[in-house]
Amino acid sequence: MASSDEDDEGVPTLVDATGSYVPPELVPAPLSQAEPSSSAAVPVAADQVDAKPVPVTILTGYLGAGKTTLLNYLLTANHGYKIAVILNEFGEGSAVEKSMSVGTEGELFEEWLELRNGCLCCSVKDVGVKAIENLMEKRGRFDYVVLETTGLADPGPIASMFWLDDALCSQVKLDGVVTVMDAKYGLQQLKEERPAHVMNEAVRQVALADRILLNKIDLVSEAERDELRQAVQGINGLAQIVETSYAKVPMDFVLGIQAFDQTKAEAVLAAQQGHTHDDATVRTVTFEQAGPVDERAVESWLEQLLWEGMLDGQAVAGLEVLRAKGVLAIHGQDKRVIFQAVRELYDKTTTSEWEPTEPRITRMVFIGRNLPDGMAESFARNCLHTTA
Ligand SMILES: Nc1nc2c(ncn2[C@@H]2O[C@H](COP(=O)(O)OP(=O)(O)OP(=O)(O)O)[C@@H](O)[C@H]2O)c(=O)[nH]1
Repeated sequence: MASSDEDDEGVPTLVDATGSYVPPELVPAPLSQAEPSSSAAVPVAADQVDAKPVPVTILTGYLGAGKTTLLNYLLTANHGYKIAVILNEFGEGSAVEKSMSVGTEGELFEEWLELRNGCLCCSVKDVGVKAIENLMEKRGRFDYVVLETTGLADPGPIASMFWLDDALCSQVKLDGVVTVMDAKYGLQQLKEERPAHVMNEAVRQVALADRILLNKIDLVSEAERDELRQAVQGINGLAQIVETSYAKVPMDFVLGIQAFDQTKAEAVLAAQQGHTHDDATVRTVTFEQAGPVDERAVESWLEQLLWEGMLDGQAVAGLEVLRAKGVLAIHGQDKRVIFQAVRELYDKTTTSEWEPTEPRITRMVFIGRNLPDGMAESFARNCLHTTA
């Protein structure tokens, strides 16, 4: 979870629908910020003292979109980073699999391959936080971990899991969700019909992404490319998009993106255009509200929406929020409060101060299925601070 250098800033509060609330006082200070111990009795390993959590990128994408191509590129490009790529199962005949020698390294890692540049590729059954921490205990720390969610149509639960653990001061933290799309078949995949109440996997992967690669751009015309780009932006108005051939992408587009860093979220939100797409079941809804809002009212409005699928006390059929971000201008608070949500889990963090003359504006972005009309009006009715 994001935390800043100032003492009173960046204290994370985590809540989820099951009531698993992590009070700030129970969130231990990161190792790098811990008070030096007055007693020299307990020696601390040098690499533990400054250990910042290792960023974990969740990589997703439809079958054949180019995930393995991207992984091979990341593992072998001349970048000087130590990257661990973790596959939770091997796709049959994948390039990584073909290039992989079988090793015996503990029970969790059925197969692994250490590359000459220090990068590592391995397969685990359990892709949880503990598995990655165990891997680092055995093989040393990494600069980045990339987790390929092969076979998992829905990257949401795994993203939530890493995000939650982040608040508990784990050795790893969620960096962002990267989705690779096939530029040739992407549009078709987004439009594939599913039975009622089943979300199309390709749409879900786009909705949850922080960064999207429109890969195989060499195979499509400009018109096809533009059509796909528009469809993708219609679903997710927050993600940054890049067009690639053979997944050749600048490293910093996919690694170390800090999508869950609240101060970065602020910049992304500031760049948002207010727009609503009405033509898709999964869409992005963005709105702004001038004037301070009441914190408790916002929480209860959000909880109704995220946890109960309700707006103004009314159930909304099929409502599912996949991702949300916002900057809140809270009444009585001199600093911006940033909130983020991945499905029903949400987090609020106090960040930078509002300038004295700056208008206090709340900005909200929701990506989800069956988001109702009237969210902005409902938010204003329920959350705006009134003196009465
Ligand atoms: N023309 C073209 N082919 C590509 C590009 N990127 C990948 N491919 C090819 O597309 C095929 C699928 O790529 P992979 O990287 O294996 O895709 P994947 O997403 O890992 O596939 P699964 O493991 O089946 O989910 C391979 O034959 C790649 O060589 C590209 O930009 N252009």
